[in-house]
Amino acid sequence: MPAFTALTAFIAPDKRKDQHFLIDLNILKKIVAIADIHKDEDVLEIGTGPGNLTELLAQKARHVYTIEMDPALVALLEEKFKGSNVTIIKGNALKVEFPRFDKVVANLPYSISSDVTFKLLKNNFKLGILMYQREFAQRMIARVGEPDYSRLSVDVQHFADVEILMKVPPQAFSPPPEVESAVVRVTPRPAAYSVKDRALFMALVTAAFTQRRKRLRNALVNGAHIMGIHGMKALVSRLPPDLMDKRAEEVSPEEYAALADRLYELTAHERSGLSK
Ligand SMILES: C[S@@+](CC[C@H](N)C(=O)[O-])C[C@H]1O[C@@H](n2cnc3c(N)ncnc32)[C@H](O)[C@@H]1O
Repeated sequence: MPAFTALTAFIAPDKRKDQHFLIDLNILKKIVAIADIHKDEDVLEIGTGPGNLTELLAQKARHVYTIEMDPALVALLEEKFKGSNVTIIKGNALKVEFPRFDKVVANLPYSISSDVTFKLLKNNFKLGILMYQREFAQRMIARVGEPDYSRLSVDVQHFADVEILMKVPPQAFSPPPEVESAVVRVTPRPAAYSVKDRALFMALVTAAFTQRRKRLRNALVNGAHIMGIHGMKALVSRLPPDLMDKRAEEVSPEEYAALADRLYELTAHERSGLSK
């Protein structure tokens, strides 16, 4: 019997805390194998739970840093991993400072999927093997024109290559979640297209998808506050009309990047009082 089942037996998972523990040993092993961890690599885990995944990661990695918010779990984990190559970081993954890490491997708390992914992507790391709710994973990987193409697709794909590696059924967890899950490989890389102002680019994408059924011309005027731009009505007439006729889901990441750069130039001129 694997050691982790012993600890799982002590713990009553609390669904309100996103506690769905992965108990299928085959899937746990597959996740660790895919992560291809070497002895000179440090691994970050988010949401330790009973330490089932942690234990397998620790066998491969130089060091495992694992973040857990539930104090009752932390007390058990500190005992379990005493004197090992595992450091338990107590706290909310959205608030604590991440240590330096080479790879991140986690069965994420789904309620923080989006925020924690963007927090991760601000770090410099080689690879992420991350479990998400299946629908969320599909939005991460969707391409322009596909039904799941969304703000998340554009933003995540700006920072990384993303790929669904396997679907995971609810029965692999205890207690089973109501949703299917999927393991995603996240490989950070420089963006395929450059942007002059990343914050403006992301705000533009948010504004567009906030009103995804509207043509961009209207979505951008209505969402001008998201970008912090005044006089948007006049500005949209100076943006490419073919793009302004499209809806958010029809615009590719490269086109958003070009639009954001154009807006940056137009607003920079206005700010400095120069006219074109
Ligand atoms: C889906 S469980 C995964 C547990 C374990 N790694 C596994 O694979 O079975 C998510 C874990 O994250 C913890 N958690 C939830 N929200 C968190 C947060 N904001 N920061 C850190 N841990 C969190 C929960 O207490 C739970 O133990």
